Amino acid sequence: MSAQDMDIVPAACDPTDSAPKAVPKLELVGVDKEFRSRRAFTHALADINLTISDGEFVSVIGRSGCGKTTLLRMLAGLLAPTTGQILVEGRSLWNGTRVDTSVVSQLGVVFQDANLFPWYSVADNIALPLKLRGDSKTTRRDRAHELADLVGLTGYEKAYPRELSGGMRQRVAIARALSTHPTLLLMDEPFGALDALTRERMNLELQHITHTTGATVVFITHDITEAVFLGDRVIQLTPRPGRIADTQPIPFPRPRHIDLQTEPHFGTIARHLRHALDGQDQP
Ligand SMILES: Nc1ncnc2c1ncn2[C@@H]1O[C@H](COP(=O)(O)OP(=O)(O)OP(=O)(O)O)[C@@H](O)[C@H]1O
Repeated sequence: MSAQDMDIVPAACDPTDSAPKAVPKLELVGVDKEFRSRRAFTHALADINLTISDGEFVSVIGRSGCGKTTLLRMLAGLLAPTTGQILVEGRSLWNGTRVDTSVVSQLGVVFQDANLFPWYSVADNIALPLKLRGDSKTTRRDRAHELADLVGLTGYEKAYPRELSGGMRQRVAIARALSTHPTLLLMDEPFGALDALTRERMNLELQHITHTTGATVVFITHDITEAVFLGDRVIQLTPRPGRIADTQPIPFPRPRHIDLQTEPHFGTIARHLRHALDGQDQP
């Protein structure tokens, strides 16, 4: 049966049915997040249960304010869940409000803003995490060159962020996130500020990078086309408090060419997800 012949898996499908017996790369069990202050209470996320296999690329979509960034910040060790467990290869990321730094060291994080240091060159920005952990100058230089090559920035190692385009700056941010050989890459709207053509190109680059590194990816985006093009699965969150509303497997083989986006089956899946999001408007 070709990918074209396969039906869209209905919203109620259980992604864990076919999960391998090995310890999952990432597991969220009953994760809940509340923000409380004297003036306000916000229930951001409710009962998130999710199992992600090694090497899987999971896109997360949902309405503005549904808790996507909160989810990513919890996975990145920046924000403690109120209740529930986050396990990376079976090891708990959080112990109450304390994060296990040895688990965090397996993670690479990329945000919408590249957050580069303007006074550091491309190579120095890429190698900054290695400098912070005390790696030698030679190790840093070699790794920076290797990663500049991987993200298509060979020849720009000595350039400064002000001399780069937005897409190039995001490539540096991705390279920096990969510098410590993370096995889990967390990305929050990394291409959200880029123009459509650059974004398309970055989608192809990211596919190449994840294929080369074998990293598992959690990718947050507002863009349904991007979510489907990149993902092995698309997770859709409900409006606040964010819960998992729909899990959509994406059946297309890799490597995926950009022309895939114009194929009818791709359009059908993207439309299904868009209608599901639109349906959230209804009372
Ligand atoms: N530190 C915080 N303190 C209090 N409330 C917060 C905090 N961080 C997020 N929130 C609230 O939690 C909810 C979810 O926010 P979050 O930024 O995770 O949503 P999002 O889905 O990423 O939104 P967007 O798509 O617009 O970026 C929002 O109501 C937000 O106001």
